[in-house]
Amino acid sequence: MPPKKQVKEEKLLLGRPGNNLKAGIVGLANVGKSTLFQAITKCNLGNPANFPYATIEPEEARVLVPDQRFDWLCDHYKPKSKVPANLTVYDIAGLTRGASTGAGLGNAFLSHIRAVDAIFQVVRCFDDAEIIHVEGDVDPIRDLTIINEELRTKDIEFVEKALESLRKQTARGGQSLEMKKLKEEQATVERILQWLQDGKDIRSGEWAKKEIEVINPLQLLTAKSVVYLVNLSERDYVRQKNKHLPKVAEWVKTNSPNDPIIPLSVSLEERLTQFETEAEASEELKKIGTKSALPKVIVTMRQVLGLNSFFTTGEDEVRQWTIRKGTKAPQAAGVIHTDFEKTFIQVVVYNFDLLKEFGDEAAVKSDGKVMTKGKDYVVEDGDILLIKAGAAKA
Ligand SMILES: Nc1ncnc2c1ncn2[C@@H]1O[C@H](COP(=O)(O)OP(=O)(O)OP(=O)(O)O)[C@@H](O)[C@H]1O
Repeated sequence: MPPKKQVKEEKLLLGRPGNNLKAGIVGLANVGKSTLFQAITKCNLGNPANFPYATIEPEEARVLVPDQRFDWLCDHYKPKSKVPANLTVYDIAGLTRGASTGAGLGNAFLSHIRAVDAIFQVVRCFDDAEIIHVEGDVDPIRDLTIINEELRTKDIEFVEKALESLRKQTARGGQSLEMKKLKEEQATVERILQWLQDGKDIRSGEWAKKEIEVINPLQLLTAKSVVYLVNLSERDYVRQKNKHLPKVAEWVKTNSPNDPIIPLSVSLEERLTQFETEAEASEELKKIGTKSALPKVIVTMRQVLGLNSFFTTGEDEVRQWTIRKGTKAPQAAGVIHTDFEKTFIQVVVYNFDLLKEFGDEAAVKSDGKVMTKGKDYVVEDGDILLIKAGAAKA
């Protein structure tokens, strides 16, 4: 039976709850993951080695999120301190065919993926005879299929184990409420297993709230959002043309239609970090007639993770905060300070768009657009908040 249509107003998201979400860079060995990680984090700790498995332990970095609204606010308030939003990115070791059965770094690799909330999947589309391809030649569709199958195989194994344990429990029989719940859970897990065995990823299904409640604790690999990063040579990136690119786009459309694809050139991004100043890098981009793909890479990841921003502003500090879509005011306040969630009284709020339109806060206020809201207020992307909270209990 196919999964039920999700109810429109359903707010439950696939994945872990919370606001501190992480993205991991995943792909076969030698496709450009470490170089991308270094370019993203702009920390050039030596050249990445040109051999598979240069990355043994996952590396973590906090990446600044580019946002024109934040820049505007900083220009407007000229604060002493500017704190932009960030995204945590992990560099994960290269996956090999057979990882799900323990080949290469096998299970260690897969457990690193389990620990992240979303995946940047790097697909090699650059031809360079000097750089060894673990599978022998450049064939992105084969690579995409390998990774997909490894992740799905691991999910199947995991779901089968969960099902086995549920079957043992329901075999005891009985009519209790707890047993009824277990049986329902078992039926959902059976549907999940069938979905995976049909060759489909969990994130491509439309699941009802009750099903998502069963899916989320399983932390399945194919439930995680994916942004495909198609790694081109610098030349192909500049001309936005590559013989593999249409096939990759077609594959993604067929296999996971909602996942974004971003073409980029990891070697160009890496080269840009070598310039001493941002102005020099911009000059280079102008000369070759292109833009860096990295801002789009980060912003897209925030979108697929279902993250929103709110701001706190003033002459002392302008700060961009990160929350999950659908977060209510007290929980947003809790991101600023855990005590604020418990002692929340109300929030004074107006959206950045209004501030920009009216020019300053006083004008927004005199037009009656500044609202005072209570604990049921759902914070919108771009809201500027002033939290009113009571004193924390000692
Ligand atoms: N677009 C590109 N064009 C040409 N060379 C590239 C491109 N992207 C990456 N490379 C080169 O490919 C080599 C492998 O890259 P990198 O070490 O980042 O791969 P990796 O996926 O992290 O590998 P591993 O999983 O083994 O750690 C490096 O020499 C890098 O400079």
